[in-house]
Amino acid sequence: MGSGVDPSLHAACEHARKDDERSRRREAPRVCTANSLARYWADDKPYVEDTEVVALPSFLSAADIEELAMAVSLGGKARNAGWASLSSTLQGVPHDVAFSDVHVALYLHRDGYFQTSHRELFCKCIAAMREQASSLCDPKAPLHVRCIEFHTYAEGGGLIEPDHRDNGSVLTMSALVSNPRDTSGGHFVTFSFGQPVVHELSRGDALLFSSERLHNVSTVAGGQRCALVIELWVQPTNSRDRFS
Ligand SMILES: O=C(O)CCC(=O)C(=O)O
Ligand SMILES: [Fe+2]
Repeated sequence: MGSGVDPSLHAACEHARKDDERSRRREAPRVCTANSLARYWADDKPYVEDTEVVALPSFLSAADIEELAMAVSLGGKARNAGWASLSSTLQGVPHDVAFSDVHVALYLHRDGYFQTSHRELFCKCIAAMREQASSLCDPKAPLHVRCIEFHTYAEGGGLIEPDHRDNGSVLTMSALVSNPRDTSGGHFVTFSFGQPVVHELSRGDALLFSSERLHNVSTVAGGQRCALVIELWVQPTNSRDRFS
């Protein structure tokens, strides 16, 4: 594991290193289909871990971030997954799903809310994803919204499981909404040749990547981390969660 990587990512880093070795020896599948969620070999596609992670610095403006906060508080008003042991710091955060006591997400695409009520910001996000992704997928491929999620991680939260990929999606964008000065830990991590790459993001910065690339979020050690996450896929637009 490279220096400076949170120890909570030890297992994920070990997995990434071994997976990279096996993949380069062609002993492990290198590509996922976008349709069946199955992973398979494909000689005509680049190895997904060698594809670019596109940085979009200052992608969200201060006004965009204010608008997002409104979308969460008004659009997600009173939504709560009913997770009994949810951390008290997340009790007032609108959410549809709790991944743990300290990590929740709100589906902003539910019933097309974000697409209709925040159309300009939605179009800005999708246009950037399509325009900046020419190295990641066919620019003309018809892609639809799989999910538009607002994630909140409280202290102790993270996305540390080994082999985390957004299987089934084509493009993922993660934009940092919280101010990293108010958060300790909670770094977005990808892997290059099996080694962790810690992305030092400022508020409003976004990353765009092939959804099937390995990625993690190191454990938040203090404060909260908030991020807007958008996934596009070839299947029809979802209007409920990640799967429907
Ligand atoms: O919080 C993030 O930036 C990424 C979240 C993520 O990768 C996921 O929910 O699949
Ligand atoms: Fe993910």
